[in-house]
Amino acid sequence: MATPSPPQRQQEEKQSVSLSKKKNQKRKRTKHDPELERLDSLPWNSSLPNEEEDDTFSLFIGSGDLDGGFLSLEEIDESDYGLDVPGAKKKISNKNSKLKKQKLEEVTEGSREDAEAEPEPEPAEGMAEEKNVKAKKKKKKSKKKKAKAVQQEDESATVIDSKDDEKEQMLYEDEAEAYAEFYAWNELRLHPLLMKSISRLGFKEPTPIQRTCIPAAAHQGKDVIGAAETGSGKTLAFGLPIFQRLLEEREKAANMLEEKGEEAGKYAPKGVLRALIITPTRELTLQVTDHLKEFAKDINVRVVPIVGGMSAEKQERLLKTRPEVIVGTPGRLWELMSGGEKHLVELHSLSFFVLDEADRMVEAGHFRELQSIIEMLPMTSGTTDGQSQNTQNCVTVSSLSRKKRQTLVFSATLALSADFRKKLKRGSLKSKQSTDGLNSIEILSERAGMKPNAAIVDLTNASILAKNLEESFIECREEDKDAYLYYILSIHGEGRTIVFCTSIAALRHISSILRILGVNVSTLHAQMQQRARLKAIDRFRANEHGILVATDVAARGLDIPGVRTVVHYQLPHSAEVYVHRSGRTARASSDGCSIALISPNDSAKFASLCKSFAKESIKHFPLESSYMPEVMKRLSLARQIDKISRKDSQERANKSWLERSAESLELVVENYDSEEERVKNFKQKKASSNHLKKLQQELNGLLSRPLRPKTFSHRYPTAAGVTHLIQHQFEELAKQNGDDNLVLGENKRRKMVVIGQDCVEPLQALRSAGHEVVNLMF
Ligand SMILES: Nc1ncnc2c1ncn2[C@@H]1O[C@H](COP(=O)(O)OP(=O)(O)OP(=O)(O)O)[C@@H](O)[C@H]1O
Repeated sequence: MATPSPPQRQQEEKQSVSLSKKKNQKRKRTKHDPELERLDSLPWNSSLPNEEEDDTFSLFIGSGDLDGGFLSLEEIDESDYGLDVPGAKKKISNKNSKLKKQKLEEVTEGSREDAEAEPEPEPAEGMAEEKNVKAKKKKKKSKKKKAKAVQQEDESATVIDSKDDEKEQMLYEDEAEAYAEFYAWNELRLHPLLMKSISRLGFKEPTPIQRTCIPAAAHQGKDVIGAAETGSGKTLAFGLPIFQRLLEEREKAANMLEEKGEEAGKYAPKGVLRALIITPTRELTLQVTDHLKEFAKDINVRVVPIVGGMSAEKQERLLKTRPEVIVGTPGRLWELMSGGEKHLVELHSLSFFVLDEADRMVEAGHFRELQSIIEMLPMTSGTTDGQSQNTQNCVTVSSLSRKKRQTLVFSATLALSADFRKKLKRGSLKSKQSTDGLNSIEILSERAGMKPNAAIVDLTNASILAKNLEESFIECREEDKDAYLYYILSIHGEGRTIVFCTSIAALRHISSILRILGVNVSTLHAQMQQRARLKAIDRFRANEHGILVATDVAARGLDIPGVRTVVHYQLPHSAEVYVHRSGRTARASSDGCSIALISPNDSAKFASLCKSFAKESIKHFPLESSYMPEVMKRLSLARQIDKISRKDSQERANKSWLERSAESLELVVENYDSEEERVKNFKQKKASSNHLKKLQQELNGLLSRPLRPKTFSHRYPTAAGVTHLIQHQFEELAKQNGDDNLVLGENKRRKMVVIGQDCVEPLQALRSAGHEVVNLMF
């Protein structure tokens, strides 16, 4: 290789210095590239649980070096989502000005580079001098030109900058103002897309159970047992951590693909089941699905319900979409899983196993199926070998992916033994065969792989009942319950009301009586077809003063806004069910009231119920007895009509049964009645039909008039015969209007709010006239 001559070497050295300078400058610039800085910061943050257990979480499927961490929110640029989240604009603005600054630096550096550039080879002396002068002039000129350009660009950049900054500042302020309302969510560090849904739904702040459970489940990767009153937002307490994790994984996958060209599916597997949520009833499954879909639609996550009563084709169609999140009831889920349904047995990527309304789940009828489902889950590191018995259909899993599953168990009522954590650690619950009440929540949790470091969040208060719920009762004879129910619904029929019965027979009886009395009710019980059940709920939901007569199938989780009153027509079998029934009202931040109809047979049970909720007193629901004669009259007619109609329909049913049976046996049913008997039957029927018509006419006559005490003047309610409730209302109204005459009923044209004419909802009546009963002694 030829050795370069000294001037040549000098030139090469200079060139190499210049090149390395350029490289350095370039490196320097890239080092400050915010995008690269963001990528550089990708290694996992240390916000992970650092518990003594060696089963630290591995949150993403794939290589161990990446397991065990979360992307922190700071690494997510909201602008990537076209989101306007406070703080995001500032970031963008900084990013823009950085880029501008960099551009300017490049220009300045370019001129500096030019200045330092290699001198041209030296020409002959005379000419050289002339050329030198010319070159110097040219250089000076170009320097000046460049400096001017820089200055101009500088100036225009500053103008643009200041204009942009002003604009951005204004935008930012607007947005900050718009989002200021949702400030309380900031501490939960939720993904911007989730914040978008939260703001769309108008949820100003997280509920206490959300505030406590979301950090544990979403940021610390912990298992959670959560208990809080009915209507306290438990669905999102487990739903948001699921979505948060799926979004973080996507971020991670996108970044790794960009950074290392690694396969995205490794970090955010697609088309596999990531969260399995189990609820006790079909309605609840559909409701939870709908609630979660409100969030899922913004982040392109598929949430699908799996419930009994759904057609096989629809089920298949839904599962074919390979949803990431499935919400289902134990019965149908187990049916499909045991049948080897592909999407449901590929559980190796399952990241969340959720039991909603866990206390109900452990009741008879669900426990065995649920246990079978749990046994099918891949083990987590918290469980020991040999436990999984039903895994023959389950895809083999790596120990890494086993570790990552989180178990979330939620309930409105919860009683864990004091040493539950210890039991989990020892694994001593595994061998227990128990279906007895609440303690089997512990057994299920343990079997589902709950880890000993689980966060246990029990926000139930001593009485467990929702804090905005006002409870009351009416003492009456068993046979008068219908009358009092009718009284409540017709005198106070404001807002939605759910009437709970323990038996389907009672439900049928009261719904029939109420319909005869012209009260439009929907019914819901377990023997109804799925379609009819959903229709009933839809009808109830659609009517702001709707009445739903239901058995305890509707006691749990049903979340229908505007339920103002719950009536316990019959008392439930357990205190838990009472809590859940009453919890259909006074949900989220609303209030509501419950009214229990207590017959002498119910009194001991009711007293012990109150005792178990640590209730020192409970209110008598205020009644205006002057309404009762009219109520009783109507009810008596309705009962007679009901009796005749039932007899008729029973006869028709029997007859058609006889005909059907004969038909199936290819027999001809002959009528052996004598002519005399046939005439007698005919006459009886005719008389019964006439009687029915008469009763109906009489009832219609009564129903066409407003239900009010006789002492009331139809047009002008006066102090005569006015209840203290109405009297109180008059006084309040008069105070508001500053018109004392109103109290005396002299100002006759003014609109008045009068019970029985303009309905007063039960809660209002209870607050203004209900009186406390201390030490319940029936
Ligand atoms: N942070 C929030 N702010 C306001 N409303 C909320 C919030 N979170 C949830 N909600 C609303 O509160 C209602 C009750 O929520 P959810 O059904 O999750 O309660 P729950 O605790 O599961 O009740 P239950 O124990 O009866 O099933 C829902 O309508 C839901 O949309």
